Amino acid sequence: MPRFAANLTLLYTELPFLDRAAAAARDGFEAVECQFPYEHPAAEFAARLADSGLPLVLMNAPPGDAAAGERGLAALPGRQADFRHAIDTALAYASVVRCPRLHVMAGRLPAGTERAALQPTFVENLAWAARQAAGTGVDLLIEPINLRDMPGYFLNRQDHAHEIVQLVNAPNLKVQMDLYHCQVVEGDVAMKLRQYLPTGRVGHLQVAGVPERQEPDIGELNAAYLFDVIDALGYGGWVGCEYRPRGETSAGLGWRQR
Ligand SMILES: O=C(O)[C@H](O)C(=O)CO
Ligand SMILES: [Mg+2]
Repeated sequence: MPRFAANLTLLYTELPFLDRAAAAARDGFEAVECQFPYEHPAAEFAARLADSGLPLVLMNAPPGDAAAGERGLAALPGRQADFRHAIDTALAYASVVRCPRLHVMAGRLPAGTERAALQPTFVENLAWAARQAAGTGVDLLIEPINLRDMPGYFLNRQDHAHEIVQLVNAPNLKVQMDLYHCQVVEGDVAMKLRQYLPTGRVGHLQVAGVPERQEPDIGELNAAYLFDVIDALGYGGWVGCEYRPRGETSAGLGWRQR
C-alpha cells in the first residue's frame, strides 16, 4: 500500500485549517500536504504540525492574485519580479514548516497568447527558482492540471511536464503527477505510471476519484489496481489525497481498507 498524505486544503474542511493535521493523525495518516497555507503564520502552522506528529510533505508557492483568477506566475511573461517574490516567500515559509516540496504553478494563458510563446519564460523562471532552492533541501514540482477545473491553465499533459523538466535539467525540479488530472486529460493512467515513475522525475503523486474529484474509489478509476501498480514500481514517495469528500472526511476513508 502506498504512503498517503492528507491534503489539508480539501480534506477535513469541517474543521478550522489549523486543527486538520491533528484530525489526519487520528485517522491514521502518516503525513499531510496543503495548497496555500500563507494566511496562517508559519510558526503557528509549524507548532500545530509538531503537535500532530505529522510532517508536511508538500505545499504550493503563492499563486499570484488568486482573487483575480491567477493560478501561478511561472509561465507568465512580464511577471518575473512577482514570480521571484513568490518563490522567496514560499522558500522562507517552507523552511519554518520544514516542507521539502513546493508545487510551483505555471499560470493561465493570457488572452490572445499562443501557448508556445510562454514556454521560454516558464523554463527560465523554473531554472532561476531551482537555483534559489538548491541547497535548501526543497524540491520544486510542476503539475499538469486539467482545463475543465482550471480553464486556460498552461500545463496540462504529463509529456509536456517531463519535457520541461528535461529542458531545465535541475536535479531539484520534478513532476507532480496527479492521477485525477491525468485521467481527465489523457487517460491510460497505469501505463503513464509505468512510463514515468522509473525515470525518477516524478516527485509526488496525488489521487482522487474521476470525474467528481471525490474519494479515490468513487468513479471511473480503479484505485486499488493503481495502488498495486505504484507499489510494484517501487515508488517510495507520497500519494497526496487531494479530493473533496462526499460527506464527512473520516466517514469516507473506507477506501484505504478496500
Ligand atoms: O488542483 C490541483 O490538483 C493542485 O494540486 C493544486 O495545487 C491546485 O492549486
Ligand atoms: Mg493536484
